[in-house]
Amino acid sequence: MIGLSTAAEVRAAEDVLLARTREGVLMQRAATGLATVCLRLLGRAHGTRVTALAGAGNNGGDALFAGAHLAARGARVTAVLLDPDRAHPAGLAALRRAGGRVTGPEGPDGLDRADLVLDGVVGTGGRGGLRPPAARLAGRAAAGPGMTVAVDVPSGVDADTGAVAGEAFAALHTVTFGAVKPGLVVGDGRGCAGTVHLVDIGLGPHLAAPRAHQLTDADVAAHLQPPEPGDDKYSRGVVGVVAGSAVYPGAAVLCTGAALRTRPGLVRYAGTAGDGVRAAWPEAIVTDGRPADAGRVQAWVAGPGMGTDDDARGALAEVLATDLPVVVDADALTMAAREPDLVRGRGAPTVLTPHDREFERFGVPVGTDRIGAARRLAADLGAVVLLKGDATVVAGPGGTAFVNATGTSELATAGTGDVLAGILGALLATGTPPAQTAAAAAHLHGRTGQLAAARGPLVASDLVRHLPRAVGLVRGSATGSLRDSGA
Ligand SMILES: NC(=O)C1=CN([C@@H]2O[C@H](COP(=O)(O)OP(=O)(O)OC[C@H]3O[C@@H](n4cnc5c(N)ncnc54)[C@H](O)[C@@H]3O)[C@@H](O)[C@H]2O)[C@@H](O)CC1
Ligand SMILES: [K+]
Repeated sequence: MIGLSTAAEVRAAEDVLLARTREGVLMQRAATGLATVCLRLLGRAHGTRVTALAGAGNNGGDALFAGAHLAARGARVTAVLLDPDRAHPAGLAALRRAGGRVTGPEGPDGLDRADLVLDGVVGTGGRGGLRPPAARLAGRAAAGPGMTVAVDVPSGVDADTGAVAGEAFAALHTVTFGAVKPGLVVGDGRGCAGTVHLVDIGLGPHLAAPRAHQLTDADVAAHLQPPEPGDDKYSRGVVGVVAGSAVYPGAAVLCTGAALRTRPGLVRYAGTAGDGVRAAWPEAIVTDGRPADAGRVQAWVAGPGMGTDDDARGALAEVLATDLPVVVDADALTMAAREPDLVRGRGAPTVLTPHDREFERFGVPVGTDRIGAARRLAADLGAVVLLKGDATVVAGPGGTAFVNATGTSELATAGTGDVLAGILGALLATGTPPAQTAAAAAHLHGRTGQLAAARGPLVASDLVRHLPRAVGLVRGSATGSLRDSGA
């Protein structure tokens, strides 16, 4: 698991360490790590042109010291000081000693010929979007030929939420210190950060236990264990699906198929799309009656394509009245938003899976702090909230959160949510903790999307077909044949 630490958590750990180390040691660790990553990305230093944008705080200090390292190895470094009178004195002196050139915000910045642009305008001390001179330089950097590398956080991005209020630096890479900040992997910040590289500056033992995480393949593999010799179809977790309708059987077919393909134990289907499900998945046990007629299950998935009429409402109320985990998706979210007490009173885990518009039906728009929004709704309803998006966020009612690191924009197509609901039901039926289980489902769904998209545009049923291979790849997470998107 990759811990995500807020700016305040990082600062608190830094304060402890600063008191125990010689002055400047931490910044040297950060700047050396930054220069090392830059050298690796550039392939060589000698003869390259580097522009370092340096603000007045410690973030600018990091950029100046890293610029000095690169200059000492033969790079032609120009430091652009946003606020020349307040530039980090030791960093500036080091850069000058190493032969770097220095200019002001309006000076010859070299951005139109740079091989590398370092963004050290502002880091965790930043507030709001970039101010005019920095915004103009960030725009020139984005339009220029240089590889853009953000120092700690892309300037203009809120390190905790990923919110961008105005202009921000668009980085191809971000070299971050001590811990990955949530704003690098969620919201608009994710798009500004590019590939995230973590540099260890020794904060680990002093960091508070993070309340937000990213799962890795290895973490998710624990949710996808193969059956053991003593297992039978019941012991692997029986999933119940309440989805689809006679007119729209597709959602039921996708959801049932995804559950079967994730963990092929037993899937029971109850609803009015039984004929379609029977035709597509002879492995499923189908009833045309109520959920109670389906037989025993260990978790329910309710919602995809089921409609919102009285019968649908009755079926939803029936599964929510059980003491089993329930996934509330799609039409079930619409009904739960009308009657949140159906969810609030539950003792067993409930996982809600809204996208932004469905989320808004619960009364508050998502806004720019996606982790915060998911946490608030989760606490209000006493449920797990899986907020779908470019980087899906999962929050538990106690505040624990996960940000998904897998996926592809090819997943933005009809029916992929029905597949996620089926995956989630299959994983929840094993009784693992619901928030992490929901995060594992999002991770697997994203991996499956990446696998399917490798062949070109995908449709939701491609995901169902690719699920067994994705499960296999995540289980044997040493294969490394899938690329991470995000950190
Ligand atoms: N505290 C430490 O020991 C360490 C700090 N490190 C670096 O220090 C950074 C934090 O440094 P600081 O607390 O000095 O703060 P920053 O350097 O992040 O920002 C402070 C400066 O940015 C300006 N600023 C704020 N918002 C702005 C905006 N929207 N547009 C333009 N300028 C803006 C402020 O006026 C101030 O001059 C980290 O991100 C990291 O890069 C690292 O060197 C590791 C060690
Ligand atoms: K920065």
